[in-house]
Amino acid sequence: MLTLSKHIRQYKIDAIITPIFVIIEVIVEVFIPLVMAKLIDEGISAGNMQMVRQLGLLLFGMAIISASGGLLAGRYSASAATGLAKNLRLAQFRKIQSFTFSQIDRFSTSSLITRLTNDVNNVQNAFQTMIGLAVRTPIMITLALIAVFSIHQKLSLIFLLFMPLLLIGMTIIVYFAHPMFGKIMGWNDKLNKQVQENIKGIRVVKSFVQEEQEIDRMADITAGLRKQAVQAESLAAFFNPLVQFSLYGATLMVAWFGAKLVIVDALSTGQLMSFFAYLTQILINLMLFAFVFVQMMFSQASIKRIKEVLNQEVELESPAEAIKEVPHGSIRFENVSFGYDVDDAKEVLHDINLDIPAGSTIGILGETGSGKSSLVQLIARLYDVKSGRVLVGDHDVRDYDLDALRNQVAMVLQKNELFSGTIAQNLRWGDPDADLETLQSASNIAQADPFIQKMQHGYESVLEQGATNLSGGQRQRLCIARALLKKPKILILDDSMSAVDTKTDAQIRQSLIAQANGMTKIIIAGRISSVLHADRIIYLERGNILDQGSHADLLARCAAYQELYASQSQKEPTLDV
Ligand SMILES: Nc1ncnc2c1ncn2[C@@H]1O[C@H](COP(=O)(O)OP(=O)(O)OP(=O)(O)O)[C@@H](O)[C@H]1O
Repeated sequence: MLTLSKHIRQYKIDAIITPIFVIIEVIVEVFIPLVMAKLIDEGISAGNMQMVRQLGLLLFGMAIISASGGLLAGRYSASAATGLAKNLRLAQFRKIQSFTFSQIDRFSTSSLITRLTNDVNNVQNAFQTMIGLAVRTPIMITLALIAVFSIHQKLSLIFLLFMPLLLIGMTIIVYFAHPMFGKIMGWNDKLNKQVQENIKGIRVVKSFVQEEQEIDRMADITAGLRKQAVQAESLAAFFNPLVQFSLYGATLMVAWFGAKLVIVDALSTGQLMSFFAYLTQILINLMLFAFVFVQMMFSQASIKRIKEVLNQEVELESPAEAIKEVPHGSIRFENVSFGYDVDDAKEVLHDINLDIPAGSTIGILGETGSGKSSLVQLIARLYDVKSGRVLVGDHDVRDYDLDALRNQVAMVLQKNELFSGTIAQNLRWGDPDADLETLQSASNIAQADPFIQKMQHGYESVLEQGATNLSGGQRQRLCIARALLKKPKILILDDSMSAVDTKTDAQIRQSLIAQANGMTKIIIAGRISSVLHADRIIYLERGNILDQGSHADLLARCAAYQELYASQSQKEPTLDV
């Protein structure tokens, strides 16, 4: 909890005030049985109505103070705990925004979602308990013990018999149950992953008739989670019988010895009654203490998982004296090698050397898995090279302010993501200040304007989550328009036209050439027709540049290119544009 202290700072007044109200509530509550004993012995038994009235009024006042303390403690503890939860969620979310793709992959999306939701909920509940119940129970138990000792020392020794028994039992349970709660969190991750994957990919699940298999997988995960939870809860369930055995044992003994003391007048009836009242208070508070223990165990596992996110080193950062302006769109790769796992020797790109002048159009071809996407992601510094360097506008990408670099290197990724909202809102990710005319002009280049105009509300049409109400090709065209709105110096289209027909593909390329002068364009494609008129085509093979040159050059000398051309010419006899 100490490590989370900075996230509670904003709500420290609430967090400090809560225990104060708890202490007021407890102190008053502890005195109530003593006043009751006095009322019975000196008021009721002695027939002193004046005393009954006075002490009755006092008891009423005490009850009001105690209840108000409880009420205010509840209000402020809720405010502090929900405040902590809010800050923890925000801090994790902010941290995740700085994650590299590798870090996201390492955690997995579903695990990150669990850490922002379930784990924060656990910590919120535990914190509320910690500043409320965890303060209340030990104070209550201690004060009640002092009270019973002040009434009758020997009789109170009964409590001291049972307390060590309880403490030892609790320690053993916590020792064994603690790792189990960590495992439950792991199962929660699996559960979230299954739900997330299945619901996101429900169309694929249905089209491949995988419903039953998915249900089976879900059943296995829920059964696994249940088994682990039952194991942990079964252990934690020993708490209550342990507490009850100790306290009921103590009650019996107090009744037995207390009755004898009353008979020989060593203890008054009122005192014995207050003894029982304290016994109940101790019983309830010990049980609550057990609950505090279980909740703390749960939160320990969650705190560890939240800390894993918050303590992640920022792997990609802007340097101290960062360059804020990308002067032009030239790109140079100098002896670049790259692999996704920094600790692994396995490389995806090997010793790449490449010189791309500003304003040129470059096509990249190569078999699937040859490293095309990996190559272009280094330009926007989505990953860092393993060795060598990548220069944009004649500066190492590591010398740039990350935002400045990424604002000038617009990437339309293979996996296009659009967000729920209107088409205009989505397009304005590229330029928040763009007016309708600007949106239309970018959409015209991307060949998106015609289909947008046909939609009932045009640019104000609402996209469902994941833009499922658009076709794959329409989504791709919107993503291209969005990237163009950034007016970048470098535009990278990573297989971004795979879902548009060859005619539209050609139209987009034509309008890009006509309107986007000065912008360096890199087009990764599967179809030769998409890169046919590029200034240069780069052919990648297993992380190496196999060859590069114009279409005519490659057709004349590169066997792999010839083969690809031959296979595609059969399917696409007319390669227009
Ligand atoms: N996030 C990742 N983590 C680990 N390995 C990856 C990751 N992305 C890609 N790879 C691996 O890197 C290699 C190159 O992948 P890359 O996506 O760059 O190829 P590509 O030529 O763009 O393929 P495709 O044409 O299928 O998109 C592949 O072996 C792939 O398995």
